Amino acid sequence: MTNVITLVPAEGRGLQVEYVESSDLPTPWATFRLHGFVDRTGGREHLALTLGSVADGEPVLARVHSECLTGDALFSRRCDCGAQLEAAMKRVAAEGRGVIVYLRQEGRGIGLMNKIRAYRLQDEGMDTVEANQHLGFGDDERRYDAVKPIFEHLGVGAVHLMTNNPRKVEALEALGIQVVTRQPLVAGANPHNHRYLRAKARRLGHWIPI
Ligand SMILES: Nc1nc2c(ncn2[C@@H]2O[C@H](COP(=O)(O)OP(=O)(O)OP(=O)(O)O)[C@@H](O)[C@H]2O)c(=O)[nH]1
Ligand SMILES: [Zn+2]
Repeated sequence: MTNVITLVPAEGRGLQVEYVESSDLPTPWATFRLHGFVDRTGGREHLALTLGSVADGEPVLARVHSECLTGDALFSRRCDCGAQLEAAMKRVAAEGRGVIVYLRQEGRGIGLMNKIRAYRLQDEGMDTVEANQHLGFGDDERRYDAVKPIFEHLGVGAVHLMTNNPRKVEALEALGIQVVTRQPLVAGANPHNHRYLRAKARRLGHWIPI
């Protein structure tokens, strides 16, 4: 029987995130706990991986990762996502304690098919921001609202956040999540993603030394 608990964030913006179930998830670096959530407002299925006692009131090493099927699962070298995910999981494993939220907002929120369209435009010379705009999207369509009820369910309050993205830090703080420190997460630079990383630094303000 599915154990469904509805989690409604304190701000109550109509967001309905349901906790579904947890299990073990052995990986090359540690055996995490895998937690499943469904955002009933958009139908998206989000995941969280935890290791150790994340509900003990102390700040938790955390990664809020946005889905990138091509980078996370298909080894794409167009971006740095897969390498960042692996680096984050290794750091949590080394620390013995932490949380990784895996948000299903592919392609900076525009979806997988539109990301392929954006890639095609980048093959023809546009940068990642121009491509999104050409397709009629904002440069970043992501939302982080689901993180708040997921963290509340897991007992996570304050975090040491692994990211290079200033907008992500701002968005989580606006939700009432205390970002105690920002931990740089620079991984996976290669000749194929040099232009992309430079565009992220210059056009989206990411703290990437490039
Ligand atoms: N639209 C679009 N999305 C992309 C592109 N390349 C990667 N993505 C998506 O961008 C998201 C990851 O965002 P990034 O900007 O790489 O990193 P971030 O999560 O904002 O920042 P970090 O926390 O530092 O990793 C994932 O959802 C990817 O699928 C692209 O060229 N176009
Ligand atoms: Zn990616």
